[in-house]
Amino acid sequence: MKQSIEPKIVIGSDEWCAFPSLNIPAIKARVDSGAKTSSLHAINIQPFSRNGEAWVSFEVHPIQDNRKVTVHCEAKVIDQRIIKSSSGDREKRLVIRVPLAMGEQLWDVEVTLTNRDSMGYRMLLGREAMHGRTLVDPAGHCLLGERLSDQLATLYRAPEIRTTGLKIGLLASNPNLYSNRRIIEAAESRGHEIQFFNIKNCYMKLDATRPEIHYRGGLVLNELDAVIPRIRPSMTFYACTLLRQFESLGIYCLNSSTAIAQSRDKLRALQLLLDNGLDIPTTGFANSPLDTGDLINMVGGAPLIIKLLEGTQGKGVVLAETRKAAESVINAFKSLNANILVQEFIKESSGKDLRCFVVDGKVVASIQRVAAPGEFRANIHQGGRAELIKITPEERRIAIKAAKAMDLKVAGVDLIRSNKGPLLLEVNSSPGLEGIETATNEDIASKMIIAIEKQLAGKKKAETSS
Ligand SMILES: Nc1ncnc2c1ncn2[C@@H]1O[C@H](COP(=O)(O)OP(=O)(O)OP(=O)(O)O)[C@@H](O)[C@H]1O
Ligand SMILES: [Mg+2]
Ligand SMILES: [Mg+2]
Repeated sequence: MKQSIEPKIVIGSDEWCAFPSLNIPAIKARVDSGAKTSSLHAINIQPFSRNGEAWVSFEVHPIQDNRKVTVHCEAKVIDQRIIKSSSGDREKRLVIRVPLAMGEQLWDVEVTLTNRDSMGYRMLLGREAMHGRTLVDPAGHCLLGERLSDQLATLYRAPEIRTTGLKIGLLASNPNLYSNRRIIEAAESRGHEIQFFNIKNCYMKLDATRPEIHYRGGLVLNELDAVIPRIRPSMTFYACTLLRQFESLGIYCLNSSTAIAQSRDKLRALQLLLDNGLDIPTTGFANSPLDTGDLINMVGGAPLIIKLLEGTQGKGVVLAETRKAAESVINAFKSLNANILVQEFIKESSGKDLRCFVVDGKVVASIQRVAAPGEFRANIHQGGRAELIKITPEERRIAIKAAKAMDLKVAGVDLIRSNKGPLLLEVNSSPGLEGIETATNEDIASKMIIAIEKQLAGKKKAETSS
């Protein structure tokens, strides 16, 4: 049998090792020559596809008895195996192949991912991975060296977050809007330089070697660290092109062009939400007025809601109380070539909806909006008022999942409470701050800036370690 040219290292019954490609600088392994395969105790194991290949993302708590330190990992999946654990249970596990560092040596090993967190050791080193590399002295412990708790603390110190000195651009249309004023104030108070740029006055050079973004008057915007897009619906198309240009220059956009484009397309957004297992009121969409009758049946008949796809602030949302009214409204909109969708009317919501403000995967504030008397639309612009509300854990989970489904870092998620449980109405990519900050007293603007700081700190760390 082919032997490694390196001398074999003598290891004890447990040893410190590291997985450099997974950003795990230290993890204590139980050495178990009775086990064939090695395993890593991982949580949130999520398979995904990257460039047509099977990958997996997972989290590891690398330190025993410590759930605070979490490392996010990604690796290519090389196999799936049925593994019989020491308790005799059979479990299907994903297998990855990654470099393992022990002592002075580094070699590739196959590791299965499992979430048996009850185990004391976060890793099991099996004989396949040890083959030709190690000799085991069962009486020994950490023969390659101990890791003291302060060493571990240094290795796993939270990435240093840059809190000052970023150059941020606010891409919007009106610097005097409450939301924009608050974002500028929050960025400045956290020590950043922020400048307002009117989207209309930005223009760009598409060029393979020297792409550029200019501002009217000749200022070049290539040097920004991040931009915050706040886009009114009429500017969506131009603004998304502009954001793509920022993205290709490597400038971080708090809400990407793709995320904004897909959330602005109401039907696409609803389809994406459904694809991600989220519930919406039953919705119909048709091209021809000839199908109006059946379209109405599809959503359960009158009363029903008709929405203009381009509407916002509740302006294009109509309640048709009878079938006749629904037919006339649908056909009238159609004759004007307006794009509409029809939707089951959730009567039991009684003119109320929930707005959950999500930043970086967390609901940072939520309010209930209550429609004015005699009105079914809860929009503030339609006379609705904001009330404080405690959302349920399920609603919180749905709001976070919806923002994630749309890939939005910042999202205003609108939910409605129905007899079937919470339903999603829409996910807004430039949600307003005024109503919700005033009602809840939360500093949402600062949370948006912190999301940028975290993102750029993470990126900086990745750059220095690669
Ligand atoms: N299917 C429905 N059943 C009952 N009420 C509804 C339904 N759809 C919408 N509404 C009410 O109408 C309001 C406006 O609808 P929606 O949020 O879809 O439109 P919008 O014009 O995009 O508003 P926004 O300004 O939030 O973007 C909702 O906040 C809700 O109160
Ligand atoms: Mg909307
Ligand atoms: Mg809405």
